[in-house]
Amino acid sequence: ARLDLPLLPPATDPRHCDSCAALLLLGDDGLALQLTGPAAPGPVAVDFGAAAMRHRRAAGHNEMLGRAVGVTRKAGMCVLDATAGLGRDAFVLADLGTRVILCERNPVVAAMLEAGLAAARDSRDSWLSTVVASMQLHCGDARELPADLVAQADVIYLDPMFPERGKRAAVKKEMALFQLLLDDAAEEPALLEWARAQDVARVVVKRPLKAPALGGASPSHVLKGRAVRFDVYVQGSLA
Ligand SMILES: C[S@@+](CC[C@H](N)C(=O)[O-])C[C@H]1O[C@@H](n2cnc3c(N)ncnc32)[C@H](O)[C@@H]1O
Repeated sequence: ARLDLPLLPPATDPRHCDSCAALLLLGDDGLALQLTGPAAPGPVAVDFGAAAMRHRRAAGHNEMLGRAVGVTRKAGMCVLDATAGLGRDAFVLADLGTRVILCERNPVVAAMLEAGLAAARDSRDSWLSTVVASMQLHCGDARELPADLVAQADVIYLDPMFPERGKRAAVKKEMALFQLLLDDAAEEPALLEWARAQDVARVVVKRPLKAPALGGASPSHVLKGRAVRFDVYVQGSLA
């Protein structure tokens, strides 16, 4: 009702449903989004306790994001993740010790994120509940956030790109779903312009490795990984 979506009978089979392109599944373990059709891949949900999140942490894949944002330089820093999506980068930043304000404008994605945060908050895993305690979600366009909230941020983080490139089944599954929900990519340079006009020490943009800089704006420096890079726009000191 909150999302103003039609409610289908609980037994609706996503493979044999032709009245809509995707189903939002409400189950005991939260919300999941699933494409419909005979060859549709499985559902996607926000699960911060998933093995992939733990692996990413254990394998040290989170360090570059932390360095791009400048996490080690200021204790108790606050990051505004203005394109929160499924919240994975925000969770990583919170796990690295920052307070994170998440903003997501797609109401379905925001609802999934809200459900994932609630599940982690209520989980018996004290690591999960502690990390999500420093994450605060707002639904709406980041450019319309109240000024006093934006003023709390030391850094604005942007990851406007969906889908991430990749051949793994999990990535393909998300690609298919997000192509359906995709926002207007033409607005991305305007989002960077907005972020750079805020009083923050830096703006960090996640980009596909070989893509041009967003809106052609040259970053102060770039950190490159295997599939993605972070363009860092330094505007002040984090100290
Ligand atoms: C690539 S996803 C972010 C993925 C995220 N970094 C993660 O780790 O899951 C981009 C998201 O930004 C959202 N978005 C795009 N422009 C926005 C804006 N102006 N304000 C808030 N959210 C926005 C889109 O709806 C989409 O869900």
